[in-house]
Amino acid sequence: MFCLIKKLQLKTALLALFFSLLPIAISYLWIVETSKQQRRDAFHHDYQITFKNISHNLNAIDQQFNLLTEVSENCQEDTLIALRKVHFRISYIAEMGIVSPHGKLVCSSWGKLDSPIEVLKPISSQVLRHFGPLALEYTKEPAMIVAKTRPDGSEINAAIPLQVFRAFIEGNSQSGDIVALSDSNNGTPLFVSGSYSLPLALTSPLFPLRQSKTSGFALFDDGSNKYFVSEVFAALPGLTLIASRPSSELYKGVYRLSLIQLCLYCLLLCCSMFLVYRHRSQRLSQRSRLKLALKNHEFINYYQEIYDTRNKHLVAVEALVRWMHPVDGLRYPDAFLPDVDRYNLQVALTEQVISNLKNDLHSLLAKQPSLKVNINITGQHLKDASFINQVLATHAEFPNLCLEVTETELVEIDSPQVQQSLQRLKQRNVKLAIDDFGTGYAGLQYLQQLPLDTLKIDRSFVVAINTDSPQAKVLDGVIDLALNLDLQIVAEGVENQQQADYLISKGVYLHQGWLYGKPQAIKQFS
Ligand SMILES: Nc1nc2c(ncn2[C@@H]2O[C@H](COP(=O)(O)O[C@H]3[C@@H](O)[C@H](n4cnc5c(=O)[nH]c(N)nc54)O[C@@H]3COP(=O)(O)O)[C@@H](O)[C@H]2O)c(=O)[nH]1
Repeated sequence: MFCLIKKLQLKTALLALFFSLLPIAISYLWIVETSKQQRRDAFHHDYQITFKNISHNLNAIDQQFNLLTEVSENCQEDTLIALRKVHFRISYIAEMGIVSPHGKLVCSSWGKLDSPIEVLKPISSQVLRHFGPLALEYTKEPAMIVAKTRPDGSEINAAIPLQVFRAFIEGNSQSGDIVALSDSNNGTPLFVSGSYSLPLALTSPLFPLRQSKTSGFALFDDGSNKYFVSEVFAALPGLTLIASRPSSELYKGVYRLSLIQLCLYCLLLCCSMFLVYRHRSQRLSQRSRLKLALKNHEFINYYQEIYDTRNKHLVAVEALVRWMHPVDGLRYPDAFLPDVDRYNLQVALTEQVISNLKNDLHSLLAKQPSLKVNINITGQHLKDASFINQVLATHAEFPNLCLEVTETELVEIDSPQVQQSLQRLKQRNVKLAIDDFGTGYAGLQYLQQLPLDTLKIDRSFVVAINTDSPQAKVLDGVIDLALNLDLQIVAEGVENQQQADYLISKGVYLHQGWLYGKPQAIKQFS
């Protein structure tokens, strides 16, 4: 990450980082909130399964009760058969009963009661109601009574063992959950799974619960904060299903999970920032990219040493430009010089090379005070009067500046601008070298017309030394020519001792090449 930021322009990276902090914070909160909502939804889902299950059974009981509205309360055989049919249809009903309008339990699905039992008088209501829990006469099992008043004022009821409700409820709850069947009016639990505790402070009014579904957080009387859901059964409005889960259980692991998601998100963000940056820089035209690189001073100088082999003294260096690309790293001239030429940015580039040189000069001269420095120029530079002014100003400060003009680049030597520039340079005694000599067609013409001091033999001739290549024979001719014209000769691209020995035997003493050192940044140049 650090490397990446270092590579990207620092300003852009910092800005991007700053502006991504806000979305990161928002997304963290969003992730946490979404995860919490998912947990609540899952809890609601479990609750709904239980609720629907009980609702379904209450509806079934209600329907069966409706079938018994016409059945006589005399507990004759037809009444008993009708009661027992319901009993068998709904297998978990422990007992069916009929209560007379005067409040006497007169008939049971088990048989006629010899002496009717005194119970509550049926109230006039068309919906189901409940009583209990109470212990059943025959089985002594705790059961809840579900009852309905018939149009004739008598009541039909069914006893449902609490065990049945336990089976309904416990299938869909987790340990730590509390599920209770409570009285809708006052919250009194009729049946509880888990250790029930009453809600003390509520986010919404809980009782009476008749109207609607309620959910939210509440402080319960066991001191813990719990999420609860409650809903009244439509078929039995006096009964409510309440379920609650402690917040600590409900949101367990949410923050850790969100943190992992956030880290992944940050990683994704960094990758996309990087891709966007890359895409943006690739989208820019090569011209804009080069201009931006010039503006951002992304071009740096490397220096390659030139040695006098007679005394092994360092006499000069050649400044070779490199592009320190913010994403791709170090780029070599071959990768960008063709575009620099195409978009007429040669002069601007060399101005940066000169500016770099001025900054590096102190370190260079510390190594060798009389060091000469060669910089590369093209015909285009010689047509630009303001560039020549800059060269002359630099030369005034540093007289050991030498300009290397490549033979293949100087095509318009006869143009008045080029001639004028050459004249001005000569007057001020600025040294001029012809680079890559022998690679073009105009070598001899340049030798005649240019005020040259140095001829640099191209690497292709040096490579040919000790080979059968025709270049090897041309090399001797080039050396003779230069010596006859009294020019200083520098051999480029000297890579091994055989080449060096051969050149020395021919009177070429100034050598540049990997045998002596590769181009290096100013930091390594000591
Ligand atoms: N107009 C400008 N042209 C420039 C500038 N800086 C460089 N250049 C030209 O780019 C060409 C490639 O340069 P570079 O990749 O830096 O290669 C130079 C040396 O690294 C390489 N060299 C030197 N010694 C050896 C060697 O022993 N073996 C080997 N295989 N390569 C070697 O040669 C290049 C130096 O060439 P020259 O300039 O002809 O002396 C190249 O044409 C540069 O001129 C710039 O600022 N402006």
